[in-house]
Amino acid sequence: MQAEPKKTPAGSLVGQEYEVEVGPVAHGGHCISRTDAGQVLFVRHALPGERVVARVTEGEEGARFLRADAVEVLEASKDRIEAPCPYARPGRCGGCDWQHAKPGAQRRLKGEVITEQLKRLAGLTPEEAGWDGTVMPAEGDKLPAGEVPSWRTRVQYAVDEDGNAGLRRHRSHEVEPIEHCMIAADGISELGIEQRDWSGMASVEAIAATGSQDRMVILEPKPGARLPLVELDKPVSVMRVEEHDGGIHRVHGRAFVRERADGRTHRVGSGGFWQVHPMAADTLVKAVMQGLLPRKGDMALDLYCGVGLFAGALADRLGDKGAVLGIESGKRAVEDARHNLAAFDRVRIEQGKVETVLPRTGITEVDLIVLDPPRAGAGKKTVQHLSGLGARKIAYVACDPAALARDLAYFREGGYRVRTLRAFDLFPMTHHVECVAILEPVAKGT
Ligand SMILES: C[S@@+](CC[C@H](N)C(=O)[O-])C[C@H]1O[C@@H](n2cnc3c(N)ncnc32)[C@H](O)[C@@H]1O
Repeated sequence: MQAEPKKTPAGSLVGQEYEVEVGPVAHGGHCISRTDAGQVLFVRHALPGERVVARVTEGEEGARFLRADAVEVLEASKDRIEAPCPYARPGRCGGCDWQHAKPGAQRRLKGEVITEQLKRLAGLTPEEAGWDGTVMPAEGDKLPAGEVPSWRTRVQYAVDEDGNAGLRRHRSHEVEPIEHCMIAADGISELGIEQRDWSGMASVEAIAATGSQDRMVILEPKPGARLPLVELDKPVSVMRVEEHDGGIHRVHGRAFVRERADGRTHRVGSGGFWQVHPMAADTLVKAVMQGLLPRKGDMALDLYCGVGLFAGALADRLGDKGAVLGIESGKRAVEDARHNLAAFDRVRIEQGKVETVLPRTGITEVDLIVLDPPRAGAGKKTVQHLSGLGARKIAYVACDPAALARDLAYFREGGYRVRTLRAFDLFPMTHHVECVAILEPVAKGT
């Protein structure tokens, strides 16, 4: 079927519909398909093996890639369910990618993406990466199809012209007003953000800490707008994003939330990184420590350390003679890390970028390294530097399997091989997935 295109700019194919076979999943929450003319279609709201009507949402004649939504399913996959969330539909909320897939199928799709990235960018099979190919659900998330885990402890709402809080549409600045986000944690839903009038605000971020009752909202007023009187259904701290410097300043209550993980409490100031799934921090600490097997007296690095999650976990296990150096670029996060780890004499936190601070420390030898970089990964230069420090084991925590696979290839050039890889579904319903790779030096002569 090749319907008439809607009125759009010349050459645009937006609105054009194609009846297509849906091919494999790709990185980014869509599946791959092709038009008869050979153009590649990235189709959202589809599943591999289906036959669908795909309507183009982005792209023009002659482009190699087009983006599209499956607007009609002609032959459904056995993995398909009716998306439980009414906003997870073509053209609506862009937050969840896989609401229409059974939970087990979502994890399989994520596993296929990891497999593909490992093969393409690192030349590794799952066996060579020491991975059993599974993506594990977080504790408590194994729910029947149709039930949605409420896991998001941080939600960034956009605000529409009428003051309604909502979420952004896929690859758009447009706001989809919502009455309730199904994946939001109960601590967020209880605030009733979606039921309030947020006129004058550009965005409202809500945070519900894990292991404490701390709640925070961060308001970003539109230029010249005044802050509303914030009366929510539960006590919250209120922060404001300043128009002139983008800094986040306290309006009311504490300027941080307290997050519990690995038996310790972590102060996390506004703007500082903390894992979003309530089980994520504990799950990752456990996977990293099981992989590294720290010994008393080890010298360890925690790179991209945030507020000190892994540095604290390492310090706890290395004893009086061990030492940890954490490096983090965020100023506020460094203050929090120093506060959180004040009880450990032999932990030092340096502020700055890993790529500049680490070479300046003059460190030439360590026993263990944890690195947990942002989505872009660590990159060649940093990996080369780390490969020269003689670490017995390296734990690489990654939220982007493509950046991870690329960096694993650099590590191989530096003499390290992946010993084990584990994958966790810490972002159910979305395409995101978290991996922990444990690397060891390649034994001489192999
Ligand atoms: C994925 S978070 C990990 C934080 C911490 N490991 C945790 O689990 O809570 C990545 C952190 O790296 C920091 N960051 C980003 N780029 C950096 C760089 N080039 N050097 C040092 N830190 C960086 C961010 O501010 C953020 O805190």
